[in-house]
Amino acid sequence: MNDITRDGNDVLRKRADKVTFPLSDEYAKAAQDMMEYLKNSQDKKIAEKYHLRAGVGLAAPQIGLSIQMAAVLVPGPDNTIDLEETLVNPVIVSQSVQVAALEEGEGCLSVDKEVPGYVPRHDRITIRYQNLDGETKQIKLRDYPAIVCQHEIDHLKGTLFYDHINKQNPMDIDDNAILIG
Ligand SMILES: O=CN(O)C[C@@H](CC1CCCC1)C(=O)N1NCCC[C@H]1C(=O)Nc1ccccn1
Ligand code: NI
Repeated sequence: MNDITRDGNDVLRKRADKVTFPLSDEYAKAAQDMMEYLKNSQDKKIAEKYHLRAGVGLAAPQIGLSIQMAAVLVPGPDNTIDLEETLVNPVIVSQSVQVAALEEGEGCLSVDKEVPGYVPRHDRITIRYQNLDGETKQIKLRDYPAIVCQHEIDHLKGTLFYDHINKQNPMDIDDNAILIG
């Protein structure tokens, strides 16, 4: 799983294809591999041993598969897990006017360079998706988990985080934006 596609590879700029069910063995394995990557990358010992960059999300285009599937593994406080899910064909069905951004800006496992600046996103979103069993789910997210899922859903549309950064003034953001630390 060390072969994460890097910015410049066309697959990161394509709109990924919808996934049909039942999942092919290939896609089911890809989903498993992506979640396993996230778990390993968040395990200090394993991450160090295999030189993995810790990640909280991974979208299929980042492993070269242009399909609408992303794994998210968002840690909460005290080694809890805020969100662990594989999002298939995710759609944001509603979103807050309220803007939020990570105080530290964003990075991406597919973008090796630092790109400073606020990435304005919606603070609260409702997403509808199918899980690995093909069941349709609808969940409401806010703050960090919402930011992570927006970052992943962007990947499925060929958007990268820095596309959202204000070119003239990267630190420019809505006055009442919520900055998430
Ligand atoms: O598309 C998916 N990606 O590109 C992996 C990204 C996804 C996040 C970036 C901003 C929102 C979602 C990712 O996880 N990172 N970005 C680059 C290096 C750091 C790493 C990260 O934030 N790690 C992390 C954070 C908290 C706890 C543990 N690890
Ligand atoms: Ni990314």
